[in-house]
Amino acid sequence: MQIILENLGRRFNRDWIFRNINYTFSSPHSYAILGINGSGKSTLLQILNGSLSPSAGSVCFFYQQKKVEVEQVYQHVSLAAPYLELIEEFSLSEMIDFHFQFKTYLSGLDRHKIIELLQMESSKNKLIRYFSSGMKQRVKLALAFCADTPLLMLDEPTANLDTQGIDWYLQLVEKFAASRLTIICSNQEHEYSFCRDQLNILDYKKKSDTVFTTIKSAF
Ligand SMILES: Nc1ncnc2c1ncn2[C@@H]1O[C@H](COP(=O)(O)OP(=O)(O)OP(=O)(O)O)[C@@H](O)[C@H]1O
Repeated sequence: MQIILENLGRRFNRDWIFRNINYTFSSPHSYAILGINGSGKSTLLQILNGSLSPSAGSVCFFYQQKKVEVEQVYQHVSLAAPYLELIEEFSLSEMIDFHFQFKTYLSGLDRHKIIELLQMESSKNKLIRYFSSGMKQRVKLALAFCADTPLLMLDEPTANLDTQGIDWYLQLVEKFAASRLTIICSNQEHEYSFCRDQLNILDYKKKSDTVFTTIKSAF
């Protein structure tokens, strides 16, 4: 999987969140999108998964050397993010079954193995509504990591996880992220320290303003 950004920019109303991003994301590497709260990490991630369009420039997707139309990108993506909700009325088993009606299990996995991976045998019939926030986060991560997609996207992956949960997350990375394109939005080093490349949103703020100021000051 490859995602190519050319002069990419996004604004909301008159505020540019970032602009002039030229960058290529390629399988099977891991990338971190960094920046302080409110800097635009999630906005960029939404453009990278095809759910938000750019205000300037372009984003192109390629899978197995073929161009993927933006409307089809969702089929190739697994996403775990704070703004993606689980279905509270489902039990854990029902939630897994539902998710894998739309995605394929990674080879060798099934519902039973995922419950085992989650160490939640005793909660498999409990409604998601009654899960703690850390348990819900683990479920979101397991669903994303265990689906057979070439693109794995994680926004604040260790939100609500304790130290043990963070170690568990890092084990998932080792086991299931190695062969795909992984993109992580974060401002916590333990979440992304293994990433090969880092893109800092702050490097793409007001670039054109700087150019404009430089041109203006030259006259
Ligand atoms: N639909 C929208 N309409 C207007 N402004 C928006 C919209 N979505 C996001 N923003 C603004 O864009 C900026 C970037 O938001 P974004 O959620 O991408 O930041 P973030 O880096 O992911 O933040 P955090 O680390 O807190 O999750 C913020 O100022 C936010 O208010």
